[in-house]
Amino acid sequence: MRLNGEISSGEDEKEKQPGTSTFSGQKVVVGYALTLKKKKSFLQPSFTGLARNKGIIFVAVDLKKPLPEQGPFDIILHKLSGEEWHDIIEDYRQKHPEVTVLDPPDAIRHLHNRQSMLQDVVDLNLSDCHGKVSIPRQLVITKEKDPSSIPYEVTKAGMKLPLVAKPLVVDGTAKSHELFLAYDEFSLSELEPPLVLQEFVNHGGLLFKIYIVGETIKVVRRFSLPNISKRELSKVAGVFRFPRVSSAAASADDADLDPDIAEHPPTPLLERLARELRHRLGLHLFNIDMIREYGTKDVFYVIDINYFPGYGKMPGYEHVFTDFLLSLTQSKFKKKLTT
Ligand SMILES: Nc1ncnc2c1ncn2[C@@H]1O[C@H](COP(=O)(O)OP(=O)(O)OP(=O)(O)O)[C@@H](O)[C@H]1O
Ligand SMILES: O=P(O)(O)O[C@H]1[C@H](OP(=O)(O)O)[C@@H](OP(=O)(O)O)[C@@H](O)[C@@H](O)[C@@H]1OP(=O)(O)O
Ligand SMILES: [Mg+2]
Ligand SMILES: [Mg+2]
Repeated sequence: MRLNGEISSGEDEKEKQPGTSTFSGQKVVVGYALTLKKKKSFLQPSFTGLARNKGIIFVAVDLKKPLPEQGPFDIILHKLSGEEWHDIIEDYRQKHPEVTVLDPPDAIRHLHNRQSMLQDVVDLNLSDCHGKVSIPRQLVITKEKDPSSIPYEVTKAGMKLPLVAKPLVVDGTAKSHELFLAYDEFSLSELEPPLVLQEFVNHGGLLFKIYIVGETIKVVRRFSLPNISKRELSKVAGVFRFPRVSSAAASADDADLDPDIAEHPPTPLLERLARELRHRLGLHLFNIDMIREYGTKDVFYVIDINYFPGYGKMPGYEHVFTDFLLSLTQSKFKKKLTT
C-alpha cells in the first residue's frame, strides 16, 4: 500500500512521454454512470486531461439506452441510487466478466445502512495494532418503533448522552445526511425513525478523512463538531440539527492545530484498517471518517464510511486515479498473457 507522501507528484509526469503509456499501448475506455454533481466534481479537466495523456478516455453511460449495447468498456465507474440501476449493473457485471465494474452493487449497498456499514470495523477487532479502533456505542431505532418509546430504549441500552441521531439509510439524498445532536433522551421522540443513535465522542473538533483508491490511502484533516463539556450537557436540553461540517471543501490541514489532536493516526494502523476493510467490504473506492478520542493518543473511532466519496477534494486525486485505472488494466492484461 502507498501512503500520503508516496503519491506521485506532477513533476514525475513531465518526464514521461504523453500519449500511449498503457501497458498494451491501447486506449482504456472508462464508462461512467454518475450524477451531474458527481460528474462535475470528479471529472475535472485537470483529471481528464492527465488521464487522456495516459490513454484513458471517459465515456458517459446513456441511461436511456440498454447498457449491453454501449461500449465496449474496460472499466465502469458508477454511483447511482435506486433498485433499477442496481439490477442493471449487476446483470451487466455477470454477463460481462471482462469489464471491471467499480464496484459490485451489493458491496456498495452494504454501506447504505449505517448499522451494516460499521459492522466490519467491529468484526476486525483492531484493539492492539499501534492503537485501538472501534465504533461508538450505537442503537438502531427501527421504522416500526413508536418515537415515544425512544427515551426508554436509550435508557435501557445504557447509552451515554449526548447522542448523535443519524438516518439509518444513506441513499444519496440530502435528508439522509440530516443529523441531530441530542442533549437529553426525551427530545429524541421528536425525531422520525428509522435512526441510528450514536454516542457522541469528544475529539477536539477535528476529523480524519481516510480516502481509499484501490491500494492507495490518503488522509486529510477536516473540521468537525467541537467537544461538548459535562457542564454544557447539564445546562442544555433538546435536539439540534447540525450542518455537514466535515463535508466542506475547507481542509483543516493548513490550520494552526494542537498537535495532540491533529497528529495523524499511525501509518501501520491505517494500512491494516484500509487493507482489511477493502477485502471485507469488497470495495476499491471509499472513505472512512475517523476521530481520535479527546485526551488520548491512540484511541480511535470510525463513525462513517462512504462509497465513492468526494475525491475531487482529495489533493492529487488526478494522479492517484490515473495510476489506479491503469493498474487495473495492466493486471488484467498480465492475467490474459498467463492464461
Ligand atoms: N459519534 C460521533 N461522535 C462525534 N462526532 C460525530 C459522531 N458522529 C458524527 N459526528 C460528526 O458529525 C459529522 C457527520 O456525521 P457522519 O459522517 O456520520 O454523517 P454523514 O452524513 O454520513 O457525512 P458524510 O458527508 O461524510 O457522508 C461527522 O463528520 C462528525 O463531525
Ligand atoms: O459532495 P461530495 O462530492 O464532496 O461527496 C460526498 C458524497 O456526495 P456525492 O456522491 O453526491 O458526491 C456523499 O455521498 P452520498 O452519501 O450522499 O451518496 C458522501 O460520500 C460524502 O461523504 C461525500 O463527501 P466527502 O466525505 O468525500 O467530503
Ligand atoms: Mg461522514
Ligand atoms: Mg457518510
